[in-house]
Amino acid sequence: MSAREVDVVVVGLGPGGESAASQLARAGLDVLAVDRRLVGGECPYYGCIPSKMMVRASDVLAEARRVDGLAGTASVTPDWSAVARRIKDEATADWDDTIAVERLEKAGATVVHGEARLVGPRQVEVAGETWTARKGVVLNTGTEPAAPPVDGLADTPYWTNRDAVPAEQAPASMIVLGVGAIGAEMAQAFARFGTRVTVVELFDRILALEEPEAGTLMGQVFAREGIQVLTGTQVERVSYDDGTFTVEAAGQRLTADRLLVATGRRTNIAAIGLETVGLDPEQRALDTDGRMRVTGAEGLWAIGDITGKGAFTHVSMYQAAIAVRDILGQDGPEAAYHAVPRVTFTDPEVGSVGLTEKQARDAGLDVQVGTTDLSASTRGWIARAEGLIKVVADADRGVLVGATVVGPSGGEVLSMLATAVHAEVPVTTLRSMIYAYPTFHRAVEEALKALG
Ligand SMILES: Cc1cc2nc3c(=O)[nH]c(=O)nc-3n(C[C@H](O)[C@H](O)[C@H](O)COP(=O)(O)OP(=O)(O)OC[C@H]3O[C@@H](n4cnc5c(N)ncnc54)[C@H](O)[C@@H]3O)c2cc1C
Ligand SMILES: NC(=O)c1ccc[n+]([C@@H]2O[C@H](COP(=O)([O-])OP(=O)(O)OC[C@H]3O[C@@H](n4cnc5c(N)ncnc54)[C@H](O)[C@@H]3O)[C@@H](O)[C@H]2O)c1
Repeated sequence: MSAREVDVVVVGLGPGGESAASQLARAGLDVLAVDRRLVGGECPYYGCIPSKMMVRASDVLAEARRVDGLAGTASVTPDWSAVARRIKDEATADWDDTIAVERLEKAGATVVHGEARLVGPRQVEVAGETWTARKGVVLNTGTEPAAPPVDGLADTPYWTNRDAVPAEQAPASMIVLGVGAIGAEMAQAFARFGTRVTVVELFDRILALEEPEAGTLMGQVFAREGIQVLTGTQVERVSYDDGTFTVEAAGQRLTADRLLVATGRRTNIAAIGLETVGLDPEQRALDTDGRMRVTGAEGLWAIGDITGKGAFTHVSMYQAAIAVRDILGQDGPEAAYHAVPRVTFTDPEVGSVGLTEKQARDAGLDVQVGTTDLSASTRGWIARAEGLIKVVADADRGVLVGATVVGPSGGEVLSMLATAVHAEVPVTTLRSMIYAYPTFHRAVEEALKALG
């Protein structure tokens, strides 16, 4: 075993790790960048990008089906092979990371494919070699799909996002277990391509992390689109026989050709050698300070899903920029998470930022909320759109601490509310703005008027 030295080792090349390795190498540092799978991580190959290609295609179908009654008639024949082809050719290059590797090498980094492990402070072992990192190690090892401990489930060929994304056909029927962001986006996309979908959620509504109004509305939308929605439902047993899954839940026996498990993720930190740098390998997420340094270890930064600050690509990239600045000795604002935006790309989209009403109340704030029905706005009525805007204010400080937009392009409408929460714009200032007529975002003014 030989020993080699670089300035920085980046372990795991999700969106944040890839970006950090590239920025550090371009700044002239000697960087070793390691991934055991594909450079770029979950987002481009099995996550954000291919799933949004599914969503985009299914939205086009839904829009075509809206021609009737608004613009004449249209007949639509869904064909999943167009989606599968786009994902294979355009999104993932057939799950090949050659271009990403070359991009990183061109930036000046050394790229190694292999399982990396910490073997001591500033020391990483990969592919039989030990590397010493003069400045330190950046961890960005991300997450894997997590399956619940349901009787029989592990013995079945259930799908996770990693199987659904490369699917060449839309199955005739599918049960989706867990309706967070992954379950909701995929359930609606497949259903719009003709798959008979049943969703089973443990919590008493879908999109449980969002405002109750958002989950309730999306449950109604799903039901209207023909998706069977079972909430507050505990799955007792799963079996698979002759191409059919059987899910036993709350006295019912559900059957389908496919079972998609979308019940959350687990972090990849148990086996990366945390104990060799004095950290507990059993922890679920790594505690980091405002500069992304891991608490309790020298020369160690963590970014992305493993920090537990929001499992989103934009959080991973945001943290990467902060870690890079710190490693390069540059000044800049520390990490702050009071205005993390998140968008579930269902139709209507569910965009939110900051605290929900419950989180704000639990935090002991003097809470005011304002809600408005988007379909009652001029643009909503014209578009025959449904949705809502809800704002959550801290009355003591006179600022918004959270907001939710459900509606067409809800994630885009959210942007002004994300600015308001991030910059703590006084509610009085937001109320004195001019909102263009007739836009969806004009409904923000109504939600602000309703604050009380
Ligand atoms: C279906 C789906 C849809 C999503 N849609 C969105 C979306 O629309 N918007 C959004 O913001 N987020 C979305 N996400 C979440 C997003 O994909 C992640 O938050 C994002 O990938 C950031 O993750 P990360 O940077 O922590 O690392 P990851 O992307 O998880 O990558 C971690 C990398 O580390 C590597 N690795 C792990 N252990 C080791 C080791 N020991 N040695 C070497 N390499 C290792 C892995 O191979 C992997 O490549 C989605 C996720 C899924 C599953
Ligand atoms: N648009 C986006 O930004 C986007 C899209 C997809 C995923 N993601 C990220 O990926 C992460 C993982 O997504 P996810 O949807 O897998 O997780 P999630 O944590 O968002 O949702 C999991 C859901 O499964 C439910 N559940 C758990 N155990 C269950 C059981 N035994 N039976 C039925 N339901 C059960 C939970 O109550 C929860 O509603 C998210 O945290 C999100 O940040 C983001």
